[in-house]
Amino acid sequence: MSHTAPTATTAADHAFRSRVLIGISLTTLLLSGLLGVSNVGRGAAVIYGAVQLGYAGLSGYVCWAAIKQRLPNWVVYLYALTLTGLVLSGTAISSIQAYNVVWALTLPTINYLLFGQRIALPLSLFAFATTLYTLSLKEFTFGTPPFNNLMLSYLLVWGISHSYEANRARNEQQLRRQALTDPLTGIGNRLAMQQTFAELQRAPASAGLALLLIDIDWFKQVNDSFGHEAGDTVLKTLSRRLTQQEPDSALFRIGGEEFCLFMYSDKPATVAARARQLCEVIRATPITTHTGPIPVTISIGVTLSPPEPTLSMLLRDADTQLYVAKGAGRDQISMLGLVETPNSQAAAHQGRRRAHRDQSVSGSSLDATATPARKAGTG
Ligand SMILES: Nc1nc2c(ncn2[C@@H]2O[C@H](COP(=O)(O)OP(=O)(O)OP(=O)(O)O)[C@@H](O)[C@H]2O)c(=O)[nH]1
Repeated sequence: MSHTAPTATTAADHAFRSRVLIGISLTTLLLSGLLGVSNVGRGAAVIYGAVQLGYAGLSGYVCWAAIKQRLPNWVVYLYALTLTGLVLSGTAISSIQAYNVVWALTLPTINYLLFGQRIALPLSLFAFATTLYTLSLKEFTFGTPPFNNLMLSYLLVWGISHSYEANRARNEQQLRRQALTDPLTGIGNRLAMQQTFAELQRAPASAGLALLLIDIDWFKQVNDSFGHEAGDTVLKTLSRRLTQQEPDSALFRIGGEEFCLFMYSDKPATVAARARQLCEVIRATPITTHTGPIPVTISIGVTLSPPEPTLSMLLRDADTQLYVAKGAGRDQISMLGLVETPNSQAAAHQGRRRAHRDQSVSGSSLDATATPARKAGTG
């Protein structure tokens, strides 16, 4: 598991490019194959025809490997660069009247579809410059109408491809953000949590993960007593405070008043201490709303990730612990499998006493028991 929460953009973008690649490679397989057979069959440009047949073979491999999702990145670059080479060499070896150079017009579009702006821009510039150079060798002089028309149409196709891809990428980012964000609090939603977890599992560097299920206590009463708008303010402020308190963790709102926090640690005592701290931070300051300050507490169910976790397994375990914390009186954490050391108990005890003089610590073990941070019935 990695320490930072990754975004899901990379995987989605990769899937999009893969689908595009399958379509393009299938097309170049057919066209290159047809042209190769024709050139070899007519005996007109046998070597070039053989190269085209070779490119049809490469296209077939790329298509197959993309479908099987076993395509190394370098093969995609090889495929695009070979196409550029094929187009340019076709222009170089044939008579200018054959107009092989018009194939160069396809290159910017293919580059942008396959690679996006960052890579397609230099590739298209390279194709543009080398096409100009190849034409100059054939005395296709600058300023003549055919030269101007060709170059201007290349620039037009390039400009359109760039603009289209830039807007497509922006749109995709915006839609992705909307799909993954909880509109009320601005933090990630359940889908974002699922995608983050999937990315974490794919990440090679691994560290421990603790999953905290955080639920506001007696939230229905907040709504009933202070109104839905005040309830919304509580949700927003609470998510902001949790994020501020745990800036390196990933927080998601996964239900009405339920949040999930990915804490990147596998040390039970650390996780428990930080979870308790969250309870204390939320309890310490009532949330300001238009109806006045509202005291709020939270209950937290904590689970530490086993070696091969699934998200549903972690959520189920954390939910069981949350249930324990709620049942034990709320405003506390519950975590399976943690036996607290005398030191951590003492520290926790002192912390609670500072915040609430009337508090007492119960339980020498967190083994399926809750550690109250405050007496029941608060909020
Ligand atoms: N204001 C507001 N309320 C919401 C939103 N989503 C869910 N709720 C409310 O959250 C409340 C959840 O109440 P319950 O599930 O009964 O839980 P609770 O009152 O917090 O009780 P415990 O969890 O047992 O402590 C319901 O009243 C929902 O209407 C929201 O987006 N805004």
